Amino acid sequence: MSTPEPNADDIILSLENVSRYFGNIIALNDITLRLKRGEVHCLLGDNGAGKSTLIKTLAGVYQPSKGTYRVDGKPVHFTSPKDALDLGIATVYQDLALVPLLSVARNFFMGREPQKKLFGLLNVMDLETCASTARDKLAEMGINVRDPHQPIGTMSGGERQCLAIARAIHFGARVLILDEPTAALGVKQSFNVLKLIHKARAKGISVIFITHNVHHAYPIGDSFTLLNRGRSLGTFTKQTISKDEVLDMMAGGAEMQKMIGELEGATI
Ligand SMILES: Nc1ncnc2c1ncn2[C@@H]1O[C@H](COP(=O)(O)OP(=O)(O)OP(=O)(O)O)[C@@H](O)[C@H]1O
Repeated sequence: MSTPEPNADDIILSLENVSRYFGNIIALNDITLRLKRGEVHCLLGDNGAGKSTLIKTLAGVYQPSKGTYRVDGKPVHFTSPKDALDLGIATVYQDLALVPLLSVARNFFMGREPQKKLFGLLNVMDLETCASTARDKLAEMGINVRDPHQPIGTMSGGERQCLAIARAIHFGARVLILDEPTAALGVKQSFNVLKLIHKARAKGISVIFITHNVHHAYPIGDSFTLLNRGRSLGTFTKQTISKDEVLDMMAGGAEMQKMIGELEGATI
């Protein structure tokens, strides 16, 4: 049922037999993951499966204890998230790295605001360019902001998630790693985030979408890697696995059936 080997040139980023240890704890055990150019690759796993460790390894926060991390076919040894960003690998974490009291426009640029000269002498932030660029770039991604000067705290959770993704794309992401982007959202807002992922893929951006929600992953995903207790249960393309099979693997399949059987037989 596992997917055939993809062509090496089609792979933008890969982990080959990567393990990550924390003392005696094996957070990742011999993981192989290959992200194809322009695909949405869903990484699914329950609590403690190793998703955060994997994201942080891809993002340059952690180094693999074993194995090889490759970008564009070449081995990389990131020592910080900046190294990953320099190669266009951007991670949007659940906290989104937004400042609630700053405006939508300032949050969009966040330290990279364009400058202008005041009285031909002093360098100051060009807030009007910030506002118009933020409004235009967000509109391109289907997010309409009434007033880019409004504090970001006035936006909904889904809008803020979309802003963080649009910002990463504007600043040159080739690979977007999205850490549970729909976890805290309702149905409509999750749908908007999924639409944005679809738009990112249409722009040629490769996406790793981390989630434990198969219902969100399956409609948007091209391929799926399932993590369980630090191990990969395999990578499957949409053509090779059904949504029910993914759900079954996530739920632990036989393991879950055994627990249900025990519960049904228990006297409480
Ligand atoms: N810095 C660390 N030091 C020690 N153990 C760690 C560290 N980070 C993660 N672990 C352990 O590695 C395993 C995988 O954790 P990880 O946070 O990557 O899983 P996860 O899939 O993101 O879980 P969750 O969905 O609950 O956040 C867990 O057993 C965890 O306790």
